[in-house]
Amino acid sequence: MSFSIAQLNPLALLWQLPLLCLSLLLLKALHNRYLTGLNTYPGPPLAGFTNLWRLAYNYSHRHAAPPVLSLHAQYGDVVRIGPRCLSFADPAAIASFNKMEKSDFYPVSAVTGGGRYIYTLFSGTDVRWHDRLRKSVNWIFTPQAVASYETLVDQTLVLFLKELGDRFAGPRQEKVGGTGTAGGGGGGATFDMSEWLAYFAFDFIGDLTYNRRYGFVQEGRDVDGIIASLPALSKYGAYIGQAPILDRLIRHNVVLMWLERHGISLRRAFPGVPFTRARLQERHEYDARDDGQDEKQPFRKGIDPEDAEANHEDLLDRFNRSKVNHPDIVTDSEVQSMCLTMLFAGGDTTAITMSATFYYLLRHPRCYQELRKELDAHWPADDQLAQSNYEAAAFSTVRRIRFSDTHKLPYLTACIQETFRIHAAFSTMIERVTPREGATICEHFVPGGTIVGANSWVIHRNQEVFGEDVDVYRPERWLIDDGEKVKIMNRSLYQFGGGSHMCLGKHIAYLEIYKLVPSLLAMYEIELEDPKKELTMVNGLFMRILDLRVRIRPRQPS
Ligand code: HEM
Repeated sequence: MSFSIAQLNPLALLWQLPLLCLSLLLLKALHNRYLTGLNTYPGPPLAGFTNLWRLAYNYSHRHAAPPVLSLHAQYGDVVRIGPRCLSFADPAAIASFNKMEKSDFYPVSAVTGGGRYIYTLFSGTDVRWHDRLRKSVNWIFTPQAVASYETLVDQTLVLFLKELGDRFAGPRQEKVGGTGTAGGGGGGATFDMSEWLAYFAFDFIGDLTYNRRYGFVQEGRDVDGIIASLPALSKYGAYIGQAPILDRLIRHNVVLMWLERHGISLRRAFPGVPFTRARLQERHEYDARDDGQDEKQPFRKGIDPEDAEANHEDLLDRFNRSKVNHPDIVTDSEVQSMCLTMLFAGGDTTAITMSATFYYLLRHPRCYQELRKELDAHWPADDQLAQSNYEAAAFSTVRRIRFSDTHKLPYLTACIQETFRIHAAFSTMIERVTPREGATICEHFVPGGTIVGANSWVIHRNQEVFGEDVDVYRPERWLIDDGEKVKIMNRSLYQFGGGSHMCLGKHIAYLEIYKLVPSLLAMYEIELEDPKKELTMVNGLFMRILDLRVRIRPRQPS
């Protein structure tokens, strides 16, 4: 039988094309399900066919604890949650992940500028680039370096405590901001503490990075909508990251990116990028200015010009110093990337942890009182009560409560560890990929190219490690005499990730938390507006806390 091109009917082809595509997709789904070497692993039946299943499953459960918790309850320690994706529940698996490379989940979170990816330590997957950059900036994040940032925390903290007092606890009620409501005389106004803790965390990171706060605390609002723009970014990264191929059609769409490279932008830039670029330009101009001095002063002096401690380099100065010392790896592009990382990684995470700390303390009055007892024994409240106004009281409180003392307090530490355990801010699976030859993880062989990982919400609820009451907030579990057990619990905490990608800013987070929590408790009585209300959470990359409405009053003499 002879055949010629002329015999092809274009109309017939047109309706056959979708059929062909559908058949190919079906074949791909069947291949995914049965030919990727993961058939022996249990999991929801649809998960093996397509990554769209885990996208939809996670998204539809975004207002509750990560749904992978119930999958592990149903299917056991290792669950297949995608065609080539396994979730592990055993903390012993973590050590294996630490040696592996990141998955395609990460670049989905990269922001763009001028139609190009701006990779960060978090979103980049080039191992060599990551390792060299991380080594070049590591000195800025060591515990010793971070201890020297305490005066900066102090400055933002004084402002924060004062603003809370003036707006919500004291007689000066006309300046209510955020979602606060003015209270009656003598204080007692309610406000959203999660919102204000975010103002604090982001302002501190701004100050630390650029010697310039964003102005959130001072103005009592999200200036330029920078904070509000972040959840959309992290939601996108978390959910589209489950099926990264979609990213090429959406945010990192080649056509849109090409148009942007040619000056045509059809979408609004993430406001953090222009803000960061403005700060870099400002600093470049400042550094280039010849002010006739032998030694250039830091960009902005501290609040007190006589205070030598406060007059120090900010992170931008330090990133620029890394650029001079490691010109082969740190260029202007890496400096920009590091500044942006501080904003993405350093604000929400710490704010969420502090919100969770207060939520659980306030829901457990016994723990709240126990902590207050420990703090009062070290720093009697009377000193700050003697001050005439909130600013003076905040100044005296923050100056007395030193980081070098707070992180040694056992009950405070137990409360913070318990918060990390029960409400890890990073609430998505930390994904890695097995090497080509495959890997054995907790005695399970996993073929090469498989995404493996664990969600800290699952790891932190392992009953063998943390005890049977893993769903209960109980700081005392960290205060037992069995040192070996506590060591294992500490080793199993996964809130900062692990290995070469372990959170770079964890000492900064500790500094903020160990300063803010005791200082706030020293100055104010805090209570939940509705003590019975459950926590409002929204999951993206981070398990955000919303609408944590509290009432504060100045501490009374004990
Ligand atoms: C309680 C607060 C914080 C938590 C729970 C947290 C959690 C995490 C986690 C889980 C990762 C690893 C993600 C992965 O491997 O997939 C990470 C990475 C990172 N974090 Fe944090 N973080 C916190 C605070 C901060 C702060 C304050 C900063 C900076 C000022 C920061 C900077 C970074 C950076 C740069 C990375 C990427 C590290 C790398 O890949 O080399 N984080 N964080």
